[in-house]
Amino acid sequence: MKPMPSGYKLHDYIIGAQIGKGSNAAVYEAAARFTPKREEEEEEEVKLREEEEEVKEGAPSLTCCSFRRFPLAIKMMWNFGAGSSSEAILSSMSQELVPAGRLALKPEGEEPLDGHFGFLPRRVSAHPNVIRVHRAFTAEVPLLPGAREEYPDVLPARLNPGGLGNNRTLFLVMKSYPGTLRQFLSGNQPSRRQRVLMLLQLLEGVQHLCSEGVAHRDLKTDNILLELDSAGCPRLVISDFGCCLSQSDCSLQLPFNSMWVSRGGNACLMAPEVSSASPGRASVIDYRKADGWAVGAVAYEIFGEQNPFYGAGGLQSRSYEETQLPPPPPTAPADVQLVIQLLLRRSPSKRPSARVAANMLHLSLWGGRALSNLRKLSDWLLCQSAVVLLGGCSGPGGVHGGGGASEELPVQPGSGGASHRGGVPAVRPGGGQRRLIRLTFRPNKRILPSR
Ligand SMILES: Nc1ncnc2c1ncn2[C@@H]1O[C@H](COP(=O)(O)OP(=O)(O)OP(=O)(O)O)[C@@H](O)[C@H]1O
Repeated sequence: MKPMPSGYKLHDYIIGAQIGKGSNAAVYEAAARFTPKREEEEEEEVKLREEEEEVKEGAPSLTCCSFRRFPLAIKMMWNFGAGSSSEAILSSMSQELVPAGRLALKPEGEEPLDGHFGFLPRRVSAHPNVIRVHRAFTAEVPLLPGAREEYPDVLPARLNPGGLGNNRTLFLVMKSYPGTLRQFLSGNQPSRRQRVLMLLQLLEGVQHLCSEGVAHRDLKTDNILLELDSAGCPRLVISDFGCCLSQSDCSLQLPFNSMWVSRGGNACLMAPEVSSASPGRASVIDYRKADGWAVGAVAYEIFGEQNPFYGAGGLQSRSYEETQLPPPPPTAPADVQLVIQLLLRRSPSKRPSARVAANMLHLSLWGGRALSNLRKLSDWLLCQSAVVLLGGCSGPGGVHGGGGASEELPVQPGSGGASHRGGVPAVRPGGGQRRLIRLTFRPNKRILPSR
């Protein structure tokens, strides 16, 4: 019999060291207490101890032991004003649940456990470049490592008499990633191709959100998590949905009728149509291309340059002229430079959507030779279309065989990441974790799926 999903209580987890902190939450490494025992556990333990020794001697690598021992991350929100009832917490923090999976909240109809929510916010489906929240629940704020030293003011009076926090808060359980994009870029020199792939994955993530009526509104290198795949290629996920806009009508048009309406997070990376909007009775902010603009700015960082919108002398998104932009990063291929310039167009009508920008990068990466010949190009496009069509025709999981992203907790190290589901895979076909049916390409003949 299939075991009942679990992990809806704080007690279900072993919590380790703090791995991150923002202005709204602290994030800790975690492991599920209900992790099934594995036969090779002994061997694994020995290996982990060896790796720990290595880590003590140098900086931890992006695949180091901690991520195996603690495959999960728990984000504990700081709760100041929301009150302590689950409903109140949810209504003030519901955006954090936008990337929550189907089983993230306690299933309806069962006896309510600690932190059951009656109301579910609109959520996005799984995508390889978007974080997945596997469990979400409310619980009493515990005293976690470093709490009194690092965030005493947000603790409840029960734990710190001078603290201003509420007694209960929201906890989100995710897969643990070895680091953020910012950390990765500061300590590594990825190849040119890897940089293009990172940009492409970001655009794929943004396109997915946009197609499901969500604007992230706080894209920055701290909110992009990263791991390396088995071939050493970076895989990115967009995380931290605390500032996102998620509308039931998917229009991404926000009535901006008061200065109290939030425009989103990081002001430096707000698209011009957002930062320059003035509140008024008929004022509406269109977010459909806003995240794409932020990706254009972050692209400078991905290619090793200073973000033109950061720092004392940085450009202001509300007022810059396109001619003031620094030249696109010289290390980027010419067609990628063009994509970056187009993404930073002031006018959304002249800016490509994330879909179009991503397609331009796909063509640049994998259609290079085909582009020199129109006939070859149409064959290549046909081949790509067939991949997508087969993906759509063969039921859940499509050509990847085996359903969409797992909604189970990734209790085993390395498991539980989002998988491809529909659309064009974010990384090169065949480069992902799942096996794809390869298409044998025969120019001007037929396209035969083969194993
Ligand atoms: N799943 C995860 N795996 C590993 N580290 C994580 C994970 N989620 C978050 N972190 C780390 O914790 C930090 C803070 O997380 P997050 O950005 O979600 O918090 P926040 O308080 O909402 O941030 P902000 O200040 O942007 O509002 C991240 O920058 C990252 O370093």
